[in-house]
Amino acid sequence: MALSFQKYQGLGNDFVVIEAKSLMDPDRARRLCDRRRGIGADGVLTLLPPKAPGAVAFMHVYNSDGSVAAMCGNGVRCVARHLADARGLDGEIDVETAAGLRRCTIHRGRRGAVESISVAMGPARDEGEQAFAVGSELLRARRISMGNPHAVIFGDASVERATAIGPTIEAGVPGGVNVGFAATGLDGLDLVVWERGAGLTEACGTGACAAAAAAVKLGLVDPVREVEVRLPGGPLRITVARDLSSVLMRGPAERVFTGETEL
Ligand SMILES: N[C@H](CCC[C@H](N)C(=O)O)C(=O)O
Repeated sequence: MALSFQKYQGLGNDFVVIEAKSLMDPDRARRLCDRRRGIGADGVLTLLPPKAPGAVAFMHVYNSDGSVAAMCGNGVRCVARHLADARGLDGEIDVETAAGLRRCTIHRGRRGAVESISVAMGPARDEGEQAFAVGSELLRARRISMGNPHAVIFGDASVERATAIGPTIEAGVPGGVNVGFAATGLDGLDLVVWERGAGLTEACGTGACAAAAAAVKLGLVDPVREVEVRLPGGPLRITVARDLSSVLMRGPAERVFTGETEL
């Protein structure tokens, strides 16, 4: 049966967005995400009818390996953009997720074009320090939950290090974990994320929030002031409350194409 979809991306973290009444199986999600035999994406976002009052839709998240995530930061910006484009919504849009309701705000320029989207990402839950033995190294990570699990390691924010170490740490946590490699830089953070269920991505919204929250917790950046988190795909602007009780993320989300598939 033909499936209509929209392809969206936020800083190169890309998704197949589908509106449906029921969920596809993980095998189909994997096929859709295959970059040679399918559409190609880091994940599939299925918009289902919401349960929460005031929510416009429920966002279900499949990673490209078919695993399920409770939350996706770049994904929720893409969903808000899709809802604004497809249903003519504007201003504030509440998207329901398995991690709770996420209020999205559409920011338009003078000519009315969408310039960026802000998302109230809820609290960052500090889960303390966790040490990982990788080869001869003992790596200290800060465990932060944004509704999905993150391990943030400060030091070398390089693709090489994320690729070399990320898979071992992801596999070392029951249920998996997203692994952020962060470095404090001029007026912000540099970050590369090895994502649970997707591997190395161009950007990770919840990862940027987790890294900024860990940096505030560890006193590496000032709270309350907006922090630029620079990812390989581009920057996200993150604001973390002093007690981590609220995290605001702002960044772009663009539609790439619309299509139909028999996959
Ligand atoms: N891989 C993540 C889900 C996608 C998160 C990421 N794409 C974002 O923008 O937050 C997980 O399994 O928790």
